[in-house]
Amino acid sequence: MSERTVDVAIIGSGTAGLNAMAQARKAGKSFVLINGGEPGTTCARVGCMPSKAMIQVAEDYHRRTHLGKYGVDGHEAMTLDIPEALEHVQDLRDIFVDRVLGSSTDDMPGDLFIQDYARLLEPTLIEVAGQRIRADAVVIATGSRPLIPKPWRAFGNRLLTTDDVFELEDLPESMAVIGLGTIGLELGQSLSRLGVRITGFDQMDEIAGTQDPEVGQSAIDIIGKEFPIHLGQAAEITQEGEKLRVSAGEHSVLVDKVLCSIGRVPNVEGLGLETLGVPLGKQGIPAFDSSSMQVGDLPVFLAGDVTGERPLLHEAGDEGKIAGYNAARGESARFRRKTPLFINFCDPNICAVGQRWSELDQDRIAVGQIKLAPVGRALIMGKNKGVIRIYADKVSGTLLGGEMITPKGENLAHLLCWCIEQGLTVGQLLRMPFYHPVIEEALQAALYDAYGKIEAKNEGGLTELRRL
Ligand SMILES: Cc1cc2nc3c(=O)[nH]c(=O)nc-3n(C[C@H](O)[C@H](O)[C@H](O)COP(=O)(O)OP(=O)(O)OC[C@H]3O[C@@H](n4cnc5c(N)ncnc54)[C@H](O)[C@@H]3O)c2cc1C
Ligand SMILES: NC(=O)c1ccc[n+]([C@@H]2O[C@H](COP(=O)([O-])OP(=O)(O)OC[C@H]3O[C@@H](n4cnc5c(N)ncnc54)[C@H](O)[C@@H]3O)[C@@H](O)[C@H]2O)c1
Repeated sequence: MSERTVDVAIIGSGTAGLNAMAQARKAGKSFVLINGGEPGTTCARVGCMPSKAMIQVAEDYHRRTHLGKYGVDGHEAMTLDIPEALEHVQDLRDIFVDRVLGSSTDDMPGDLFIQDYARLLEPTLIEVAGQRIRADAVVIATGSRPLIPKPWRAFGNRLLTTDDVFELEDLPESMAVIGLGTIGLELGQSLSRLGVRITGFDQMDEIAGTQDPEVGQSAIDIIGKEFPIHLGQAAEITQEGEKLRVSAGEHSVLVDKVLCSIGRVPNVEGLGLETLGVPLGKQGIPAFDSSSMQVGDLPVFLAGDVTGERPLLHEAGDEGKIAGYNAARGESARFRRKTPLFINFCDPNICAVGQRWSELDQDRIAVGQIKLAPVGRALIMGKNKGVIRIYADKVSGTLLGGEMITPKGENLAHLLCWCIEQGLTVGQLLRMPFYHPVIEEALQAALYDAYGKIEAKNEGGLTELRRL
C-alpha cells in the first residue's frame, strides 16, 4: 500500500474541517482533506439552511391566520401546494450546497481531497481509499448524525430524521415528533403550520432545552396551543398495520410517520480513535482541551460536532480555526471561547445567552423580566407573546446571561450576547439609545426591571444620560 506524507490531514469536510483547511493553506502547509459520505456540509445539506427555508415557508403561510384581523379578504381560501413548497426548500438547499462546494472542494485535485472514510492506524497514520497518509498533525472533524435507537430502525421509511425529511416530495397527514429539543421544535412547528397533524413528545418536562422556569413555562404554553405536546415520559413506538403508534405514559397517538429528533451522536465508529492510546469517554470521544482543541499532548485535534460539546455552526467554525491553526503550526495555542449563544428559530424564537439558569448562583444575581404582552411593537406585529429574562450580577450590574421566548429573539439574543462579550453592565446598556417603537424596547424594559434590583447605580443624576 502506498504511503505519503503531509503536514496536516483533516478528516471531515464539514464546516469545522473546511475552516481547519483554510488555516493549513494560510500557513503554507501541505495538507489533505478527507471526507466520507456526501460532501457539502451538514449545515447546507440537512441542517441549518434547509430547516430555515422550511421555517420561512411555514411562517409565511401561517401568517394568513392573522390577515382576517385587519380585513384582508380571501385568506381563508388560501391553500398551499405542498410538493411545490417542498421543492422550493430543496431548491434553496441545493443553492447553499452548490455554494459551499463551489467555494471549497469543487476544484480540488483528488490527491488533496479524498472522498472516502478515513481510519487511524496510529495517531498520525491514516488509511483511506487504499493508501496510507502520514501527517505531522491530524484534525478530526467528522461531525455527527441523528440518533436512532436500534429497535426503531425496523420502522424503515416511516421513521424520519433530518437526513430524509428534506428529501420528501409530499407530506403525510399525521406525524409524531419524538424529542422536542431544537430540531423537534423547529421542524415540528413548521410541519404543523404546513398542515401536518403533529403530536409532540419529550421525556423531559421542558421543551427546546429551556432552563429558566418562566421561559420554559411560557414556551410550553405558546407551543402547546399550536399542537399537542406530551412531556415527562420517554416515547415508545409500535407498529399497527401501515401506521405507527407512539405512546408515552397514558398518551398515545396513531400516525403515518414519526420524526425522530432525540439528539445526535458523534461519527467515530471505525475511525480508530482507540489507536490514540488515551481513554475514550462515553460516546467514544477522547478528552480534549476546548481552548486548543488538542487531545492530550498528541498532534491530534478535534473540531465541530464530533466533540459533542457545542454542536452549532459558528462554534464548529471557531473550533476548525483553532484546530487548524495549531495543527499547521505545531502549536497548542489556547484561545478564549466566545459567549455562548443559542437560538431556536421556532416562532417565537427561543434563545439562551451567556450563563445558563443552572450555572448561576441565585443569591448573587438580579433577574430582569418583561412579558411581551404589553410591548407596543410586538402587539402591532400580532406577536405579543413570550417573556424575556436577563441575569446580572446583583452588586455590580454586570450582565451574565439571559433566556427568552420572544419575536425577533434571534436579534435580541445577539445584542445581549455582544454586550456580555464587552463586559457591559445593565446601567451602561440603559445609556444606549433605544428607538421607538422597536422590539428592543422589550429588552430595555427587562433591563430597567433588573436595574431596580442592582446595587450599582449610574452616576450624574439621570440613569439614561451621562453628565457632560
Ligand atoms: C436539522 C439541523 C438544523 C441545524 N440548524 C442549525 C442552526 O440553525 N444554527 C446552527 O448554528 N447550527 C445548526 N445546526 C448544527 C450545525 O449544522 C452543525 O453544528 C454543523 O454543521 C457541524 O459541522 P461539522 O463540521 O462539525 O460537521 P459536518 O458538517 O457534519 O461534517 C462532518 C463531515 O465528516 C464526514 N465524515 C464522517 N466520518 C468520517 C470519516 N471516518 N472519514 C472521513 N469523513 C467522515 C461526514 O460525512 C461529514 O461530511 C443544525 C443541525 C441540524 C441537523
Ligand atoms: N437552531 C439551531 O441552532 C439548531 C437547530 C437544529 C439543530 N441544532 C443542533 O442539532 C443538535 C441536535 O438537535 P436535536 O433536537 O436532535 O437534539 P436536542 O438534544 O436538542 O433534543 C433532543 C430531545 O429529545 C428528547 N428525547 C430523547 N430521547 C427521547 C425519547 N425516547 N422520548 C422522548 N423524548 C426524548 C430529549 O429530552 C431532548 O429534549 C442540537 O444540539 C443543536 O445543537 C441546532
